[in-house]
Amino acid sequence: MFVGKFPTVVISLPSPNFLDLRPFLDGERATSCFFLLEGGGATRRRAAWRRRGGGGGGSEGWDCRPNEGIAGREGEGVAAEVEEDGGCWLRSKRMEAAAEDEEGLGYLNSPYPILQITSPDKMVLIYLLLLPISITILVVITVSRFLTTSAASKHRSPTLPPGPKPWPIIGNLPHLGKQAHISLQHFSQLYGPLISLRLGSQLLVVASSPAAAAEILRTHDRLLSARYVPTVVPYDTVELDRKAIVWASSCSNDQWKAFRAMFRNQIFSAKAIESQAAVRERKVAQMVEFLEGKLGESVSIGEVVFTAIFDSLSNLMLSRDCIGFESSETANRLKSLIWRFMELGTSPNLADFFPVLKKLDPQGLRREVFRCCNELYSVWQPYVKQRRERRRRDPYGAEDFLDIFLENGLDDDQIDWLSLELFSAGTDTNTATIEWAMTELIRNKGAMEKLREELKAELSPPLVGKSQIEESAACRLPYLNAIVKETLRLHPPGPLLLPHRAPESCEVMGYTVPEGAQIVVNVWAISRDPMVWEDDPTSFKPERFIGSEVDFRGQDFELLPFGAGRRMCPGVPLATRQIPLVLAALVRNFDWCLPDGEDPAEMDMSEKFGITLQKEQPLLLVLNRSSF
Ligand code: HEM
Repeated sequence: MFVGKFPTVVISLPSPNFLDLRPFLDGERATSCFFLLEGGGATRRRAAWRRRGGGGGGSEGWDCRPNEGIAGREGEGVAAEVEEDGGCWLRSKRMEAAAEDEEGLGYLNSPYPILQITSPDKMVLIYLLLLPISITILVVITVSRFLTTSAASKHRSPTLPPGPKPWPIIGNLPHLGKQAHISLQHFSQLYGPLISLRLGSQLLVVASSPAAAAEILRTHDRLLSARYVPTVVPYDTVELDRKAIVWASSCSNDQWKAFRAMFRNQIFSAKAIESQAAVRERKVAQMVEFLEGKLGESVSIGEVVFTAIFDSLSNLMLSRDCIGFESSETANRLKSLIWRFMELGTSPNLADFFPVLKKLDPQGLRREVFRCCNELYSVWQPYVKQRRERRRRDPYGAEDFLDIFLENGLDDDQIDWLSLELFSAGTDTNTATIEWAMTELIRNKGAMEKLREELKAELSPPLVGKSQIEESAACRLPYLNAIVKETLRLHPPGPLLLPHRAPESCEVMGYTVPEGAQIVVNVWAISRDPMVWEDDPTSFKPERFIGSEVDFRGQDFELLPFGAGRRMCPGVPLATRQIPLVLAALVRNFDWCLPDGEDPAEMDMSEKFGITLQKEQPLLLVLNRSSF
């Protein structure tokens, strides 16, 4: 719908009448918005807000023009106020006496059921996104209109989980914003623990409470653990079901089951994990040695840790380093390829929202991923070839993952893709967790001190250039483990897990989840829900896990950084060894502080939403020799 020259989003106002505008206003381009209140006859523009401080200086926030506040019928005095963070209270004078909040304002139950919000700048964003393929869109629009008519009529079905009203054609795409996990949290606060949105012609179902997560990942696990495969993955499902574990489209295929068994029994069995410890300890010792040469300098924690984690994995897989701490042209090329690969995997792709565009690959993302894959395969293909020949001449037991792959009869194609999946699943996740943990420790001096005390009391003193920390000792330390849990609670690397799919229609919490729907669990929202975590859920408090039974191994649905059920992360045994080891080495061997006397309380904690939730501003820290 258009009002004047601006397109309008129409939102049904639920009760209670606190409407969070952040999903609509958080785009940097949104500079103003208008409200219209419909009721008692005519629709009238009533309120305007402008972003403060846009362009130069000034504090960010939203200014309400009071005289234009929403007023219903003359004399009724319905008003609205937008808070700094985009929350909006509707106030009805009629109701003021009935409900008072802490600030003395009562805002419940506006008599007007429909609120319309316009955000013209958001539309500019959408048009910009659509511009490069506008011609294609025009051609396909008729087709997609036809296709979405049926999706839209399905959406109106009363049995679908509730959710914000979709726009024609593009559905709820503009509602997601850059931080989908946060927008979805707001919608779940408005519509309930199981919601649905339409992204183009695709239906997305989101679970946002422990009960809803348990329904998806436990009660309906057999059916709903099928994988929704994004278009950017450059193989069709038949091929993926032959060579993928992460992106295998279904759990009922024998190859996926064989891969899971190989992980459980050979790659990450308790015995295998124990026998791999020396490889990881050696890599961490090299990291400490590298950092010794940087005393007094500022280093990017994420970059150093990424190298340590990647090369630990490449040693476990191929018995060799792939990157190395000292930069070289090959290492830099490899790093940038991996980062590009991850970036492409998370770029919004129109072909996901309008599958009719799949073959066209309008943004060229799938083609670029394919090129990236081939370049990455070429890094390990020579080693695979050599190893095959060596094993043919002289069969021997398994010394690394590659030997296990070959023992299990995997062909070159399977090894290529599986290795790529392992590198991408196991590197970014562990790295992001350690970077967030260090960020929280810098901000929370008390927690850092407690950890240092624990390390001092429980581990032998450090030697220069030697990590000297035993993995088995580090992963038994209670406070260090509480820090890891608390970090994964507040900053789960997979905020929405990986997307699941309904291979057939099924009923969840009394609603219909139709065949083909994409299903995600908003573990980020669950981890911060005050109904679930009563003690100050957004604060970093590792103590909440001391003496607590709550764990992240898929039994406690309030803490699900690794998921649960059939698709639960098989890398848990590795992650729960490696993260404490690296953290212990960083904290015990060095004193850390922010560069240029920056105040930790002022640190930018923004997140960058993607398959893994990264810190938007990389953590830079200055290191000094440890004072203990
Ligand atoms: C902090 C570290 C990690 C976190 C938070 C994490 C989290 C996750 C999540 C949320 C999923 C998807 C679950 C679902 O679909 O419901 C997943 C899947 C997976 N992860 Fe991890 N992961 C981590 C480390 C690792 C490591 C170290 C590896 C191996 C090297 C690994 C290998 C995998 C694989 C292969 C899958 C796909 C499983 C399947 O689809 O059957 N992960 N992980």
